Amino acid sequence: MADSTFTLSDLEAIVADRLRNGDATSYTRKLADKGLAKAAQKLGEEAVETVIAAIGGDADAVTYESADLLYHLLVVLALKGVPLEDVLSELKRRTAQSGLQEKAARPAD
Ligand SMILES: N=c1c2ncn([C@@H]3O[C@H](COP(=O)(O)OP(=O)(O)OP(=O)(O)O)[C@@H](O)[C@H]3O)c2ncn1[C@@H]1O[C@H](COP(=O)(O)O)[C@@H](O)[C@H]1O
Repeated sequence: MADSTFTLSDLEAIVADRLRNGDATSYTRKLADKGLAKAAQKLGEEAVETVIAAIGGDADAVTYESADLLYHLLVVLALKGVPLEDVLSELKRRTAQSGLQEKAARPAD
């Protein structure tokens, strides 16, 4: 049964604390010390592992890889100085329209 009292915002706060106060026992601190590019690379690896789990794995594998993915996304957001709240606000803004309407309104590449 999921712990509905634990949110991504709680994990964001833990990550922020480790970035400020983490010592050699902290994976977050060690990853941050390797730089943003390394953290972003790890995020990409976790995304690929989630895709592989989605295609060939069971629900437990998807759950496990998704947890790795979300944690690494929060680390990258923190290193970029982007609050999770900004991402949630963008998602909330998009609820006013369908995904296809949102896609049509995007600026051209
Ligand atoms: N949710 C996570 C979390 N998910 C995944 N990971 C770590 O992410 C790493 C991913 O595994 P990989 O095998 O791909 O990477 P690796 O071989 O360890 O690392 P590289 O050598 O490839 O850089 C593992 O070391 C995991 O432990 C996490 N590390 C930390 N957290 C959370 O962050 C909190 C703070 O952690 P610390 O910073 O370690 O105190 C923890 O209490 C957790 O809540």
